[in-house]
Amino acid sequence: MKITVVGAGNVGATLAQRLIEKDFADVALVDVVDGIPQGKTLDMRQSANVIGFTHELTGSDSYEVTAGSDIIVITAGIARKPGMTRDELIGINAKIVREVVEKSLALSPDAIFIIVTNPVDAMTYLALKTSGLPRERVFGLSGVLDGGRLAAFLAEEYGVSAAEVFPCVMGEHGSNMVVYPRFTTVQGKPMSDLMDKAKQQAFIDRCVNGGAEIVGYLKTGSAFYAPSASVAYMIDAVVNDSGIQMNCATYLSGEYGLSDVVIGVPVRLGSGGIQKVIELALNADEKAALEASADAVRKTIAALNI
Ligand SMILES: NC(=O)c1ccc[n+]([C@@H]2O[C@H](COP(=O)([O-])OP(=O)(O)OC[C@H]3O[C@@H](n4cnc5c(N)ncnc54)[C@H](O)[C@@H]3O)[C@@H](O)[C@H]2O)c1
Ligand SMILES: O=C(O)C[C@H](O)C(=O)O
Repeated sequence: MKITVVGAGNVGATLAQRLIEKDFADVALVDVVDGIPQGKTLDMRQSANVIGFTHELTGSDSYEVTAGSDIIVITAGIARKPGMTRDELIGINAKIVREVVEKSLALSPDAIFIIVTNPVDAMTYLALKTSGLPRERVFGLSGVLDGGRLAAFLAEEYGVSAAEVFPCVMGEHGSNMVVYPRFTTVQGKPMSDLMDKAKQQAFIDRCVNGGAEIVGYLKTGSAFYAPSASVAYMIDAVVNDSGIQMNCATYLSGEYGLSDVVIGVPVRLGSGGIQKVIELALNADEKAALEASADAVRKTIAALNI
């Protein structure tokens, strides 16, 4: 098993560290800036004796080291700064994602692609169209991270473990993301039964602004610890064929009445990538919210002119 991470910045390098420490695959880390992937992987390799990993970890500015990868994660691109939306990154990041897909697919024709670069729903759509791969093999990071944030906030509020919260955040990974209180549970109780509408809305607002809250603190970039942990969790499901249900940026072909758009929905992840898109029984208001979110992503996708 071989996993390539393209982009050796905050998310990419932290992800490479998480993956090599799992010791279930060789890892290649690639960046356009010569020296950074080499230096970071050399540094990580020098922890092998104390961490105990045995797989190969390689860093390079050349795609040769990625050949024959089973999974390719794209984190290459720019991150937003305070006051910016993710959509403002599209001009620069679309060029980068297109180039990365073409170069890496040429050397790893059987790979599964996991897209992280923002705006992630449109970038996943772009990667899918550029690669011509089936949707099972091209999906993006969204709901695992957004749900992780909601779980953290609810766990803190109710004094429970975050593992006892099952969050449900779908739609765009952006200001139109949709939090579903009826499908989010804390120790088995739906969030919609635990609190009144005003309190629900406060949690929803904090979740929707979760990325911006971190950007506001960091000033020079965006979140990377929870994002890299979320991608590692997605990869774990694929590598170990766990079939775990999680929300990912996924191309829809009629599910939820939506087609030819990428938004976050629950999927079963396992070997081969997306094994099933899961359709929750949404009520009319919940469905309308998802449709509005998909419409917002369609506008971003239209800017790609593909
Ligand atoms: N989908 C999500 O939930 C999510 C979460 C966190 C970050 N992100 C996004 O992931 C991206 C990366 O975030 P980061 O914090 O790691 O940024 P970063 O600036 O720390 O790292 C980005 C890296 O990409 C590299 N790069 C740029 N162009 C490249 C190219 N053509 N080929 C290879 N490498 C290239 C840069 O040199 C840099 O090292 C951003 O777009 C960010 O918005 C998305
Ligand atoms: O907020 C960002 O721009 C990065 C990422 O999408 C996040 O949600 O942390």
